[in-house]
Amino acid sequence: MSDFKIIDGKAVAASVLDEVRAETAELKARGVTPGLAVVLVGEDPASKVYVGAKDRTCRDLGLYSRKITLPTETTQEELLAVVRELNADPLIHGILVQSPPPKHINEEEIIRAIDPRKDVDGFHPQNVAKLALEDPSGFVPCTPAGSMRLLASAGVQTSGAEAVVIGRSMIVGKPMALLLMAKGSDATVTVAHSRSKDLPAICRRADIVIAAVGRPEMVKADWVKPGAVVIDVGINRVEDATAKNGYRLTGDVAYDEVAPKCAAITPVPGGVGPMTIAMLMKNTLQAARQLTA
Ligand SMILES: NC(=O)C1=CN([C@@H]2O[C@H](COP(=O)(O)OP(=O)(O)OC[C@H]3O[C@@H](n4cnc5c(N)ncnc54)[C@H](OP(=O)(O)O)[C@@H]3O)[C@@H](O)[C@H]2O)C=CC1
Ligand SMILES: Nc1nc(=O)c2c([nH]1)NC[C@@H]1CN(c3ccc(C(=O)N[C@@H](CCC(=O)O)C(=O)O)cc3)C=[N+]21
Repeated sequence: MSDFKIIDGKAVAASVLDEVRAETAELKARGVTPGLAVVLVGEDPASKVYVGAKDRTCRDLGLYSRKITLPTETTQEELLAVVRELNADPLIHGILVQSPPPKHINEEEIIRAIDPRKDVDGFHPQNVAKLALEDPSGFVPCTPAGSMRLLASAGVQTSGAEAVVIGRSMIVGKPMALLLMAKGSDATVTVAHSRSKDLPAICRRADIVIAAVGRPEMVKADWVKPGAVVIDVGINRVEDATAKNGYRLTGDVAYDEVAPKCAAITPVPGGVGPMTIAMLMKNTLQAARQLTA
């Protein structure tokens, strides 16, 4: 089997952004410009790339964007004060504090301080609860939401499918599992993690594999059932002296050997990454709509 389909995340993200553009125009006609604030604490180079991309995409679509860059030594109290200001700011409908913050910051407390109605990451406990309860008024975390959209775009049947999610983080793995098992998606979901026994065997059962681990090229060809669909969430920077920045991006899946066995697979880059940003824009519009209804 080597007639696999490459799921083009850039193209699907572009069509999501077309929807956002149209919805933004409608909101603006009602006098509402959706506004997103992205807060970055510290100097992490990868975070700078993502935050820059979010800011650019907002501007491109006609959203109001405020990028707030704070020094590494910013205190917990100072960051809380910034969040509270954004909570109270009527121009801002969505707030995102880039993860991970510097080590001295208590991220959980910061997330809880964000007004849940503006929590476009979907990390606040109130939104986590709404996801578990399948209450659509909550915000669904962008990466899993984007991954579901990629499955739909590729015509993948989730109902009754065996799905294996590798990773149980609050950002990706756990919400991904909730989305796949939700009514309407109806997959049978297994969640694997670092304590799972015989991961290759667990993985081989899967009709749908979601890899969200953070280990470059961990998922090998003999882990994957022929004809499975593979969503590679991993974004890993690996050293590569021949690459222009001295590194290249790779996923959690050994793409070259796995792809020929698959029915469909997402590449890295150009797969889930662009969808994360597109779904963030969607969530910002949802916030603007709900706050101004
Ligand atoms: N495309 C995008 O937009 C995004 C991509 N990412 C990428 O996705 C990946 C995962 O991110 P994130 O969920 O935040 O990472 P975390 O480090 O928070 O979670 C990783 C998960 O993988 C599990 N794990 C680690 N090692 C193994 C192993 N050897 N076998 C099985 N499971 C293992 C961990 O298990 P345990 O719980 O036991 O520790 C944990 O549940 C990263 O590469 C990240 O860069 C993340 C966010 C967005
Ligand atoms: N509060 C918070 N919310 C997040 O949503 C969040 C976060 N913190 N911290 C980090 C992760 C990671 N993340 C990505 C976004 C876009 C790409 C993306 O666009 N990737 C491109 C490549 C970009 C590049 O060249 O580096 C691609 O895969 O094609 C990747 C990863 C959002 N995250």
